[in-house]
Amino acid sequence: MLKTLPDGSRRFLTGYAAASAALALLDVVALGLVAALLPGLVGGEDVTFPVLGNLTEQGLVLPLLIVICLLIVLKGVLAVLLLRFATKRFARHEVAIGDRLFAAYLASPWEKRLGRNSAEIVRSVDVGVGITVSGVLMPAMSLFGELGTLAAVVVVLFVAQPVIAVVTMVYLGLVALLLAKVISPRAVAIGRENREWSNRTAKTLYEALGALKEITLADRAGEVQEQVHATRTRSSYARAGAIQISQIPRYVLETALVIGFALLGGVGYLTGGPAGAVSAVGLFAVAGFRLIPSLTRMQAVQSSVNTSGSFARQIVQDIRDGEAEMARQTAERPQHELPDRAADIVLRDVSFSYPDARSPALDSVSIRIPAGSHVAFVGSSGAGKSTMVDLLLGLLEPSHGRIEVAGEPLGSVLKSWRRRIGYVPQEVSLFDASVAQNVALAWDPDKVDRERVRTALARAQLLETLNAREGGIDALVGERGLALSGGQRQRLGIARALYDNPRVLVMDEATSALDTATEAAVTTAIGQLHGDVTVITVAHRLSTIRHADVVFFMRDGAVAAYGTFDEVVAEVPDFAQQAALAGLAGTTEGSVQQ
Ligand SMILES: Nc1ncnc2c1ncn2[C@@H]1O[C@H](COP(=O)(O)OP(=O)(O)OP(=O)(O)O)[C@@H](O)[C@H]1O
Repeated sequence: MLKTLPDGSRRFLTGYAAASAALALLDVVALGLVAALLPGLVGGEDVTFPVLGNLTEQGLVLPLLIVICLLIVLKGVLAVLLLRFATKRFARHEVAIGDRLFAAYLASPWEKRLGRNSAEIVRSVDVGVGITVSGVLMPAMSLFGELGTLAAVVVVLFVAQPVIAVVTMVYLGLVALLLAKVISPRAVAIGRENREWSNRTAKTLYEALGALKEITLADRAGEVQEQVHATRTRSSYARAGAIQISQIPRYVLETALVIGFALLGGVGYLTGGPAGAVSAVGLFAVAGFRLIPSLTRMQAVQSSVNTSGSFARQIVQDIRDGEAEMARQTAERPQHELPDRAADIVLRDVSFSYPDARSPALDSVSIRIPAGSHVAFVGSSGAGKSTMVDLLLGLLEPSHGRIEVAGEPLGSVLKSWRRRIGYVPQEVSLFDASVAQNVALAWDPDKVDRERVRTALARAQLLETLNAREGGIDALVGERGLALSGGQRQRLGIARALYDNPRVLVMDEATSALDTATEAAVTTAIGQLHGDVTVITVAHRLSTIRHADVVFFMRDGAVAAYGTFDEVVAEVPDFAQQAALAGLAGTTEGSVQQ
């Protein structure tokens, strides 16, 4: 995990560990001195210290007691200051890990992102990172303070009574080993269960909220509740188990302390008679007073690390994978800039298979999309149109063959290529902000160029409608754009794609929710881009692509025919039938009958 932290963190963590250990040491020294002074104070005996000599005679007992008290106060103040400083630094670590994780997700290849559930990613980046820092990093670092205490007590014990010290250490070591063997595996399992079921709960909630309308109408609210109840029950029980397991060591150690009295008393008796028994028990009591809480906290740290480790491991792995991928991309492909005009796109023998798919989604496609032209991909559902679009967008990489833009392999101009693309997906995703922010895809309102927003909205035939609404382009669109109609959302998506003056406009079923008149107006506005912008359309509604320069008809992942609309109609009976059903001219009777 240390490798995922910002520069200088190791220095901070080492310093923090050393400071915690030093404070613990200070604590033990102060308490040790009190213990040494007490018999003299209580029994009225002279207090003698090595080097210092007889303190009572020198009148140093009271000043020393005051110094010790001041030391204890100083330790408390320093501990609070250290805590304050450290928690702020840990918060910075949390932010840094979250940033790197999110960047890693954003950089990971599209196929990998398709395989991950968004709810899981949201939980990892937010809750998971928090748990990683507060459940693993912070507790693990507090371990050094405990180790400091442990070391100090052990030294004192060894100096005072070596035999008793050895027996104490062996005995407490065995207790700790027992706890580690019994408790730790259980804590790890509980941690994994907690992560898995809380992720599932989040996923079910996201999915249920997304389909709330259908769920209400289909009267499935009860079923959803049951589902959420079932997953929540598992995660709540796992969390309860985690609390329980973190408390058990305390009781075990307390019991061990009592048994330890008997054991050490016995050993003391055997080695030094009744006086030996008393002093052994006394020593064990003093040591236990510091050791047991310290061991309990160490055990709690171990429990916390075990239960939260599952999140941490996943996060560190995701960061490593994402960053390795980023490094691979940069190393393998030095990026070139594309010229600022539309360029030919050429596919050479391109095939693509989704992971674990039995047959390829695209199979040996070789086509040319001329610069500034309007091309359309048509074909039945599942023919491979959206896969083709994702390959053209550079989101997917061909499993075989290559894609070239302006004569360069797509991989080596990818950054520049993506900046030149305007993309309108089948489902436009809007965020809960103003129309203008959604068009500019800007979370910060100051970064919105309002003039460009207006121009883009006008081309997408939405400006007039918006101007007639309260708030105009500053009106909020609501969660997921629910304050807009389906057609308005689509037009907003088109405006978003046009906002950056793209050189390539890719529209995947982008006008399916528009009425005929609006669709015609949008098509005309986009037609005006002809020559400057390459327009790539995927459409089931054939009126949209009636005037495309080239229509590619896809079937089973291959381009079965291409040419103008009328040429494809003449060549492909299925397509001719669809055109006839859509009432489009150019359909030949013969081909329909075939
Ligand atoms: N993420 C994925 N994982 C596995 N297979 C996929 C994935 N996405 C699509 N496919 C499969 O790849 C094939 C092509 O799908 P694609 O979405 O490209 O078709 P399409 O022509 O765009 O269909 P539609 O018109 O219904 O949107 C289909 O058989 C589909 O099941």
